[in-house]
Order: sequence, then C-alpha cells, then structure tokens
Amino acid sequence: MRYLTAGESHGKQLTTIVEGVPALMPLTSDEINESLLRRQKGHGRGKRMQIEKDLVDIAGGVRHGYTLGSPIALVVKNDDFKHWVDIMGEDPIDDDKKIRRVVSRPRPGHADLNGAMKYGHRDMRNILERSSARETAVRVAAGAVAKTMLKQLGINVVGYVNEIAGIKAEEYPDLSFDQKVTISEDSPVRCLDPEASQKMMDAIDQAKKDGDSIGGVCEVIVEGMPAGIGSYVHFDRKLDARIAFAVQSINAFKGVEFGIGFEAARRNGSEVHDEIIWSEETGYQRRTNNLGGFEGGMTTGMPIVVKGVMKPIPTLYKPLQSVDIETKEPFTASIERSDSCAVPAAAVVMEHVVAFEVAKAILEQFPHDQFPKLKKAIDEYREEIRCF
Ligand SMILES: Cc1cc2nc3c(=O)[nH]c(=O)nc-3n(C[C@H](O)[C@H](O)[C@H](O)COP(=O)(O)O)c2cc1C
Ligand SMILES: C=C(O[C@@H]1CC(C(=O)O)=C[C@@H](OP(=O)(O)O)[C@H]1O)C(=O)O
Repeated sequence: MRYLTAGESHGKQLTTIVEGVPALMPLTSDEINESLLRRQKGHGRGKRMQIEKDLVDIAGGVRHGYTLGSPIALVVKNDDFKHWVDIMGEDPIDDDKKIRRVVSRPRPGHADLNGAMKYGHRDMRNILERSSARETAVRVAAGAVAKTMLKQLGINVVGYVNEIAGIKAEEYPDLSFDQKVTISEDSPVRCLDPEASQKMMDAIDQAKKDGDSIGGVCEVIVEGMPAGIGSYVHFDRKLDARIAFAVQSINAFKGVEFGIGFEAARRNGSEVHDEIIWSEETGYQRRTNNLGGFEGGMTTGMPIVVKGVMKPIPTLYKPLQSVDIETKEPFTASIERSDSCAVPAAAVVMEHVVAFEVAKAILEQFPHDQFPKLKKAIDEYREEIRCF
C-alpha cells in the first residue's frame, strides 16, 4: 500500500491516490470526513481554518460503499482558492502583475529560502505553496482509509497532545483507549488532562497576543496489534523505523521517540526492558511497555506508543531577522496570516500517518487482494500467536 499527494495550499485542490487497498472493504466518505474535520479543530489555529470546510470527494476506487481493489483517488477542495484565482491560476500572467506579487522575503524556520535556492525560484510563493502543511489534509484522508481498514481488523489508533509550550499533561495510565478518544475529542487542545488543557489554551492566547508561536509534543497509541508485525531482517522493514520516518516527515516535526524514548539513556537495562509473562488465556505479554511496543523492528503485542515533537510555527507577527532576496537588504517583519499553535491538529495528522504505516506493514505481511481474506488471515495469525 502506498500513496502520493499533489496540490498547493491556495490552489484548486489537494489530491491523493492510495494504491494497494484490498477489494471488498467497506469504506465511505463519512469516515474520511470525520478525520478531516478533527484535523481542522484545535485552539490556536489562524483565520484559514475558518475559510476551509474540508470534505472529501472520493473520485475513484470505491463503489456502493466498498473498495474495488483499484487505486483510491481522494480530493479535498481548497475553499480559499476563490480568493487566489489570479495568483494561483495555471495561465501565464503579465510580468507587471507577476513582479508586484513576488514573495522575496524568506521566513526563518520555513522552507522558503532553501527551497528557492534548490529549485531556482525567485518567487518564493512557488515554494511555500507546496511546503505548506495544507498538504496534511490529504495525508489525513489517506490515513483515514488505513484507519478504517485497521478498525475492521481490531486495531485502533488515537492521537492526542501531551505538552504545549512546556506545559505537560499528567499521565493517566488507567484511562481506557475509548476514554482517551473521548476526552481528547472534548478538549480544545486535544489533551487528556483538563487542568493542563486550560493552561495550554492560556499559553496559546498569550503567544498570539505577543505575535509569537509555540510548539509541543503529540502522542499516538495503537492498540490491538498482534506481536511480530514488521521485521528485523532489513533496515527498511523495521516498522518502528518506518513510523519514525512518517512522523518526522510531518511539517514542523523535529523528533520522535517510542515508549520511554530518550529516558532510556538515563536508566539501567533492568529498569528499561519489558519482562515477559505468559498465561493460557492471553499467551505472551509484557509486565511493562517501556519500549513502546517494539523490539527488533517488530511489534511486541503491547500497544505502540510513539511521541513526536513539533517546533513552534515559523510564520511570526513578531519580527525575526531575515534578508530580502531581491534587494539583499535585511528586514525584520514577516506578516503572513498564520496559526500560532497547530499542535492539536498535528496530533490528528500524526495519528493518521502512523495508521498508514501500520496498515502498510500488515498488508506486506498478509498480502491479500480481498479484504475478507486479509481479515481471516489476521484472525488465524492472532490464534497462532496466542498458542505459540
Ligand atoms: C497542522 C500544521 C499547521 C501548520 N501551520 C503553519 C502556519 O500557519 N504557518 C507556518 O508558518 N507554519 C505552519 N506549519 C509548519 C510549517 O508547515 C513547517 O514549519 C514548514 O513546512 C517547514 O518545514 P519543517 O518545519 O518541517 O522544516 C504548520 C504545520 C502543521 C503540521
Ligand atoms: C491550510 C492549512 O494550514 C496552513 C499551513 C501553513 C503552513 O505554512 O504550513 C500556513 C497557513 O496557511 P495560510 O497561509 O493559508 O493561512 C495554515 O493555515 C491547513 O492545515 O489546512
């Protein structure tokens, strides 16, 4: 299973083609739209999210509520395009108009300057349009297909926020998976700790007032994974490595950790490794889950627990020094419409990119063209594992 995306932030639409989804899997736009709407929510987003109402158009690969086994084409329109037709239209425009609209002031922290140098564009709009996290709308759409598949295989994925601007949520080990889903949905910052939620919102408001931006940490949990998904035999078949790649590839993400993550460097082995236990009913289990559900690039059967850190949004109302690439003069103001914090939205993106990698690994291990056969194969494998 794989996907590609196309489209610019203020262009007509974003498109993704998801290939390799088995035939005969129930899929409707409702599941995808639910994910898209969740991504749009969250305290701290800018004016753009008031313009957009992301809804998917399934343009291929699904008929009468079932996948066909052919590529699934998903389209999300940019409602903002109507305000950008002159700037983003594909027809050539005269030089006079072009010059007045050229973006020549790169924002520190965004892709503007490096992208312009790489592709030889003097107008950095040609960079920012595609480097924009608007693209994550269709990454979420593709991930929603994966999530729908996983759910029908008894595997559930949820993402929430652990930290914003240094304010950390209390850990709630006793919350069930469903409680995590419900509580994070109710929180305007997608956090499980109501007290921390309020403080996070205040910090976002303060950053906005100061013309600044803030980042944070998101966590994704995958429950219901059988042991042994992924492989140790080659570097690019390690599922934890693939998940790390997917998370790191989200705009503004600067690091990934599994389980206790970097804390492992400060503990002895006896305080890190998850002891193995066995019972007739459940088969093998672990006393703890410090390693976040992975050993040797394969799942252990414990929940996958992965965190990703998002840096603060680069576009700032508060001046940061940069250089105009036409005049080479320094300037200290970059006034583009922007989010002040997108960590809650990023948690939804992370949930979906992780879901995609997990679904992809499952399909590699149990290659089936027909979804009911895949489901049967997974059920048989679970039983084999339980009795191992
Ligand atoms: C959901 C989401 C929303 C974002 N919104 C903005 C934004 O409004 N303004 C901005 O400058 N960057 C925003 N970013 C971050 C930039 O897209 C990102 O910093 C940029 O593409 C450069 O890539 P890098 O930070 O991964 O190096 C957002 C990121 C995400 C995940
Ligand atoms: C459009 C989305 O996020 C955008 C990501 C983004 C960036 O630079 O990454 C910049 C902003 O876009 P604009 O300049 O149009 O206000 C965000 O709104 C979205 O998440 O759907």
